[in-house]
Amino acid sequence: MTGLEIRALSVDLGARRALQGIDLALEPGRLTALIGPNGAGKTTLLRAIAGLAKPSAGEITLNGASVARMRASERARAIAYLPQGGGVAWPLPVESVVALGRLPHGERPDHLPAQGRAAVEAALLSVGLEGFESRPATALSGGERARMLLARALATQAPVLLADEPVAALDPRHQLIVLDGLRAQARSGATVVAILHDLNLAARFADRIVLLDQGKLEASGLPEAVVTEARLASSFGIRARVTREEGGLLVVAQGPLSDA
Ligand SMILES: Nc1ncnc2c1ncn2[C@@H]1O[C@H](COP(=O)(O)OP(=O)(O)OP(=O)(O)O)[C@@H](O)[C@H]1O
Repeated sequence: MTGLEIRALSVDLGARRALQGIDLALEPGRLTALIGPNGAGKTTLLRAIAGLAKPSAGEITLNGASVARMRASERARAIAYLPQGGGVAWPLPVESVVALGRLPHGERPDHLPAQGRAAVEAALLSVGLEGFESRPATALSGGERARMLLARALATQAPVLLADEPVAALDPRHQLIVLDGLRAQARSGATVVAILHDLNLAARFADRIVLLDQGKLEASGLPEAVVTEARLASSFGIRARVTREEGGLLVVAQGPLSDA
């Protein structure tokens, strides 16, 4: 089996079971959107795939090899992970921060070989940060910083890219640019998983949608099969209209359900 396979995965965080019995196959070439209400376990699932949260049960494999048993250096080349709301503490130039994404390949950010430089340039371009190369990373707006950190993850050119809310801080134009970039990364053969709270963007850009609810896999499949009015009511506790429009589904949230 190529791609990521998650079998009977459970994760405990302290006394809390954050994920329970997740079975999921994530195929290369696809952008998968991970959706679900706050606290559903989305970040925990990405962290478990990245090897940062230890499974209490079950297994995650990449192309048949256990992620837990990979050497850290091997895992860093195979799986790029963009955490939620990351920051930078030093006024490094944007280009140098993005070049840190080449470290898993043993490439020093200040002495990148041609391949590394090309990866950094492509990453900056795909998040719309060309022209920002020499700006200090600490002198960016929140959305620019979020795009820089995504570029760092993209620069690794890992076969798996995990992004935790990559468009949450972005204006509409840059949301579209970044999601186009993630989809392009998938089209080039990567397995891309992004946590998205905007259901319209998820339904429009993702090839597959995975819905988590209270640590369990509630649904997984094509956007129109997963994003339904019934599921928006049962999992998100909202009354919503879902209609099919040119270019994808249109989700209009109408109000919270009082008994959810
Ligand atoms: N360090 C921790 N110790 C104990 N429980 C935790 C810890 N971190 C998260 N949790 C709990 O685990 C559950 C899953 O959290 P997780 O961050 O994976 O949710 P999420 O779906 O990503 O949520 P959000 O949409 O709010 O980012 C939540 O109930 C959360 O309160």
